[in-house]
Amino acid sequence: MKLELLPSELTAAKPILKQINRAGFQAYFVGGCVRDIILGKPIHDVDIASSAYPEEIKKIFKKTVDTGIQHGTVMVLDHGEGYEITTFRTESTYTDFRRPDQVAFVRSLSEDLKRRDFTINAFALDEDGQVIDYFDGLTDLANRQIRAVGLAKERFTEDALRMMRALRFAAQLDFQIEDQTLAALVELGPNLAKIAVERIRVEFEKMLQGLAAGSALKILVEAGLLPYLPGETGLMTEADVLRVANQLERKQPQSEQVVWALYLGQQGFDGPTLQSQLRQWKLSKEVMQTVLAVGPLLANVNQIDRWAIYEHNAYVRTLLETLTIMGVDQSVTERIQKTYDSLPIYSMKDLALSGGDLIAAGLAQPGPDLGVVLKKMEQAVVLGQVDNTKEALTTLVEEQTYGNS
Ligand SMILES: Nc1ccn([C@@H]2O[C@H](COP(=O)(O)OP(=O)(O)OP(=O)(O)O)[C@@H](O)[C@H]2O)c(=O)n1
Repeated sequence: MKLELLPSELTAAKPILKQINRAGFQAYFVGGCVRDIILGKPIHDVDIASSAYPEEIKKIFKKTVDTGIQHGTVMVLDHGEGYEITTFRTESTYTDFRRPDQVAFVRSLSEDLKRRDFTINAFALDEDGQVIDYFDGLTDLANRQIRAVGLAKERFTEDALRMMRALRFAAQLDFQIEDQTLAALVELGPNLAKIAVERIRVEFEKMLQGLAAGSALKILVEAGLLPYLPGETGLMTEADVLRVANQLERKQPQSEQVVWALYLGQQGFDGPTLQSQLRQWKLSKEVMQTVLAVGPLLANVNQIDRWAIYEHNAYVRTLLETLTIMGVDQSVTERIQKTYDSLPIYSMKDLALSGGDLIAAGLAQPGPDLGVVLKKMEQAVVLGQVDNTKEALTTLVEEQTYGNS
């Protein structure tokens, strides 16, 4: 297969390949970028592989940076862009199920491609746009399937994370997982427990955000992988996960907040349990805060009253999107949206009478009492018991002070 039209990122990088070729070495675009170009998808990063050793690359180009020289990667700087060039290599000995123990540089492209995870990730593209496809990746793309290069068991034993990658690509591309590859995944699933949580999370999250997230999640459950995911074993039941899978089936990709709210937030865990689950997945502070805020509401839709909407108004978008995917009645989401739109204030700072005003008017003293007065004003305004004006709030506080004395 020859690609006539290359995206601008690759056209810009072609002179790099040419220069390496002119110096007497081979150089190709490899990895995800070739897969994505063939699929007509936007590419994230340009990976180049070469028969030249790192020292040889450094002799060819004026400006280079040793970004990962022990793994054979050198960055070449060209017209303000950085291009990572990695020497062809084999990663024969793996000890910890994730990191290649030894990297052996080789001069042969096929040696480099055959150590890669899936056929659709094992293409090379030369400077003329010719696709090199030693493992029938094009047929697998046409058949919409994820198939390991060579023996799936070997690929997954070398690197257990590849099992999560298989599910992630299946979800993103809406592909099936080929039978032998799936069988290896079922057999070697327990090795996932040895993989760093962060790496699993990255793949799992991309999977949940994929177009076919629902189907991939079902495969994960059917393959028996659930016990080997981060989080406390047994807390998330297969039924919980399958519910999420059904909700996500055939939905457009969602934000990371929404997928985690769906996955962990709606399960009805109490606060500390939810927090512990989120921590075990090592989620970002932002995602944790969002899921902790919306989770209890998702788990009990009847709790979502005017005050709850006010208190969580920073998260209302995620709340509404998640409820929609959960399939709650449209009248519920409409009511939340209407209530949110009609809120007179969105934080205490929006009150027409500030703490400073209260002190200046002699209506409160600095200290804890001031907080109590402000809270009362906030509640009265949010619940529509008083207008958010200086006059109305002054009257309210005066009445309360008078009533209390
Ligand atoms: N565990 C892994 C990770 C990566 N690779 C190889 O390294 C390439 C680059 O990996 P990476 O950048 O992680 O993923 P991409 O396939 O590029 O996909 P994406 O950019 O969508 O993450 C892959 O295509 C694959 O050939 C592999 O064989 N095994």
